[in-house]
Amino acid sequence: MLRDKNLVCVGDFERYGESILPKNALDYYRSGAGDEFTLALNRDAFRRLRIRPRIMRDVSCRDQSTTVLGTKVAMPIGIAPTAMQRMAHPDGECGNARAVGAMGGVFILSTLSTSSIEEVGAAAPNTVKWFQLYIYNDRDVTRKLVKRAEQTNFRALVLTVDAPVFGIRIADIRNKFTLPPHLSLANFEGIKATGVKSESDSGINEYVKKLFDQSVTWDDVRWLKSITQLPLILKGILTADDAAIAAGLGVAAILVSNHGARQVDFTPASIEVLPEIVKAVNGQCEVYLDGGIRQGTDVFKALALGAKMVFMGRPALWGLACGGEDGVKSILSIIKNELDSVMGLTGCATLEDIKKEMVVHESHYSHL
Ligand SMILES: Cc1cc2nc3c(=O)[nH]c(=O)nc-3n(C[C@H](O)[C@H](O)[C@H](O)COP(=O)(O)O)c2cc1C
Ligand SMILES: CCCCCCC(=O)C(=O)O
Repeated sequence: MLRDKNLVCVGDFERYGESILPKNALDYYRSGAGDEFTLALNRDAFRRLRIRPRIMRDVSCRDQSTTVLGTKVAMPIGIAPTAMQRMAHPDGECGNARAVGAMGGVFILSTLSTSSIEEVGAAAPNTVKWFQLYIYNDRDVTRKLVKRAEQTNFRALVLTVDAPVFGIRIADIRNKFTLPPHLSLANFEGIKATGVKSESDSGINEYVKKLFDQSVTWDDVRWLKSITQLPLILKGILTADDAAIAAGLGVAAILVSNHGARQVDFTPASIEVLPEIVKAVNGQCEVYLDGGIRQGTDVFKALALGAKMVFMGRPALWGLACGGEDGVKSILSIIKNELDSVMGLTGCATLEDIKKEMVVHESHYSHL
């Protein structure tokens, strides 16, 4: 039972999850690229931000609800797409989607899931679901995924734009990462190879090299927009220049992300680039953030700096590992409760009350 384990913060789930997951899965979930400098920075950058509370405001009724792409959600927190979730627990993507639906957030399903679009659609019909896409060499593969997501009531597409090739994740290479044989990439039954097997390198890199299109450009964003009516979100933008191009192409939203520090080591933390991106898009589209969100104060900081919504990747995997669907629900209610606490203690009854000037970099106080 989860309750017996006394897991009361995301860090507790992470430590317990790490103690029980098999090495191949744990290393895959945990790792960042290269030296993992950016992996640590994704957390450190949040620690360098200070919160300036306001006092004596009526906070007796607090509300975390907001809208994303015109849909009302109960909290500004969602689950980022992570591949192969059934390595963590048999509930996998279906349990994860149900958990976030029960908490009133958004679930993003990875293309490389171990439960199919249709299985997740049936398991979590009431959850607000978005579908994450990679662009395959064979555009028909991508087109068919889009049509299946449309038919299964997914409400938006999230195109991952930071992965024409994959980052070097040292542990996966050492482990020769392989998807356990009882699992498969469920969206590809009967279409493409569904296993992820290592011949010599990490099985992930071998899969990606073989099947993903390395020649993708902004034309592919135009192409995607031409084949679907679903709103398009670009995930993985880290510069104002690219954000301006994306906004100019009419995307619905940008998800500021360094892919959980798994692609290029020494990129900035996503929270560090958020302000320049918010400024560059100047209200033309919504802006979200993922990377290093582990507590309610992180959510507060990201919202203050202009994100409309935040997403978590690894914490949901730790939640799954520790207790399946219930574990993810626990993680989400912990973060939601922490956000409620910081809102109450900073004079913010609603998300609109969380203002930019309430969060400053530590250097603001360096004259002391
Ligand atoms: C194990 C794992 C698998 C991931 N798989 C995908 C994926 O399939 N598609 C994608 O766009 N991003 C993927 N990501 C990146 C996440 O969507 C997200 O950007 C990142 O996990 C956020 O950082 P966090 O883990 O610190 O919350 C993955 C991340 C992890 C840790
Ligand atoms: C099946 C091989 C590719 C999985 C890649 C998922 C991903 O984006 C990641 O960061 O890992």
